[in-house]
Amino acid sequence: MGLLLPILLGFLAALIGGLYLLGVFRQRRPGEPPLDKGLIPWLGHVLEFRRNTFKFLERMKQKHGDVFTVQLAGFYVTFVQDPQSFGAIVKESREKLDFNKFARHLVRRVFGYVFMEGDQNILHVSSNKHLKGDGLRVMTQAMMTNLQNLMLRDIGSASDQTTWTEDGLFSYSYNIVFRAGYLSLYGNVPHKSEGSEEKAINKDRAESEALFYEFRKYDQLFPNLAYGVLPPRQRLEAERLQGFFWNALSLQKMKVKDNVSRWVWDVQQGKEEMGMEESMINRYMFVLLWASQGNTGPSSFWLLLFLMKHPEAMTAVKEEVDKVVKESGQEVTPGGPLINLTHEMLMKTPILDSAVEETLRLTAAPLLTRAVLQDLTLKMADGREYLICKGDRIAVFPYSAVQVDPEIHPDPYSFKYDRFLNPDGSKKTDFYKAGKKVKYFNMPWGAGVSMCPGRFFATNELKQFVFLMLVYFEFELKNPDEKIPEIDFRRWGFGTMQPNRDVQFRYRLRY
Ligand code: HEM
Repeated sequence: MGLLLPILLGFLAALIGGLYLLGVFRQRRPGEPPLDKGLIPWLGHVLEFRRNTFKFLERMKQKHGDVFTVQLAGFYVTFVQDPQSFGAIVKESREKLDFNKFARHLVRRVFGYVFMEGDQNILHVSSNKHLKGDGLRVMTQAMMTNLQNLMLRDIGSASDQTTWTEDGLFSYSYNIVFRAGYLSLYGNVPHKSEGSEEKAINKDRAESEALFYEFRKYDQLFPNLAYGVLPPRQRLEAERLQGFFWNALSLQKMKVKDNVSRWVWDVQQGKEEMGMEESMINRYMFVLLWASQGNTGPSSFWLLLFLMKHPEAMTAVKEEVDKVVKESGQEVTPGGPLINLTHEMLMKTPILDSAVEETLRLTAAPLLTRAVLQDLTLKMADGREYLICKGDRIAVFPYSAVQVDPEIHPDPYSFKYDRFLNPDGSKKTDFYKAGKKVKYFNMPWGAGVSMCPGRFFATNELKQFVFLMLVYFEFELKNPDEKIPEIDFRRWGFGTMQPNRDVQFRYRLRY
């Protein structure tokens, strides 16, 4: 008996400690948002959340209103789904709400990259220099050259140009935009080493094709990898793919390339100067490839598909594109020089801009998450206040909170190419909810500290791709009556959504 009591007490203490860790005792305290822990200890709602984030959050919103805390795999996450209150989160000081802590955790798990103190700053400095202003012009020019090399290489050749080529629209768009984007950022095979420009371009084409093939495999594993639920065999495959990319994008490989973008170059150099190991820098190159190439391809697919399914939108965009080419004094002629589509020309397309913004409204669905570093009071726009605990997380899912809110965007699931245009043709930025102007009316790029630094380049890439398709190709859906596919629900929260099936189309050169 003498021994039994301490063992029993020890067991009880361990049990209570365990249950505490599983979150069993956490209760909503006065002033806190409604708490919904779900039925399964520790896991909480994570299975339903993962199955369909959008549907789950809509259910919670109906049950609790626009602010609620849910338990997700051991974390307590407070969702704020009132767009008028986003400013309070976006502008909260970094001492209280931290993006990096959450991002580092994810990047480490998914890409094996371990951050060093201060290294996020390198990305910010390089992005400010090279993904905006003059740097953006240089990048846009590189993208143009690479798109033309991939899309129009056979132009003017003797091959039968009237033959239609059939392909999946998703495969085609993702393939072209990924490869051109990759070559623009990570450089080309030097002409010198290959003996001729033609041979170097062919090598770029073959290498980028192989890279895309592997990238798509990783892309498909990504949602489960990010949630940490890959079965062992797929985990091994993910590790193999990581190794492939660390090697393909390594510093050593990059050093013998031409035209490596200053954006990538400065990040590499900054990290080398910090004393980071080469193998870790190589890993980061894969992080950047992922961030820069994972969304633009799928977005270009949706944009083309929406245009093809909405003839009035296609006509308006085509007229605008033709006008811009004409005003630049260039002409597309059979066998003639390729048009030089400059950054300046891309700045004169308000209709295409609106179509791009509308496409992203319907298909970009990031989940924006911040770690709560100190207890804080969340002040909502309507005066409500909520206490949020240190150690929890705050999240915003703009897709459901704003992008498909029928009050802000009437008939929200329809594609309206001119939704972001004023009657006078200028960019529309006035959107309202309950009579009040909404500042964050579309958030495909996120907001605040973690807002996508590549957004200007990404927009140009999408526009360049559509421009070239419209100027140089005839294209049509194989089955014009085919419905727009559903989105793949497993990817909510990871950026641009992908379709759950491809759509067949055919294309051929106009000239
Ligand atoms: C349609 C295309 C794109 C979409 C929808 C998109 C969207 C986003 C979003 C929502 C985030 C923030 C994620 C968060 O807050 O957790 C982000 C981050 C990022 N994006 Fe993009 N992006 C696109 C294209 C690009 C391109 C082309 C580049 C680079 C050339 C790029 C580079 C990055 C980087 C480096 C980050 C991480 C920023 C940081 O850690 O501070 N993105 N993107």
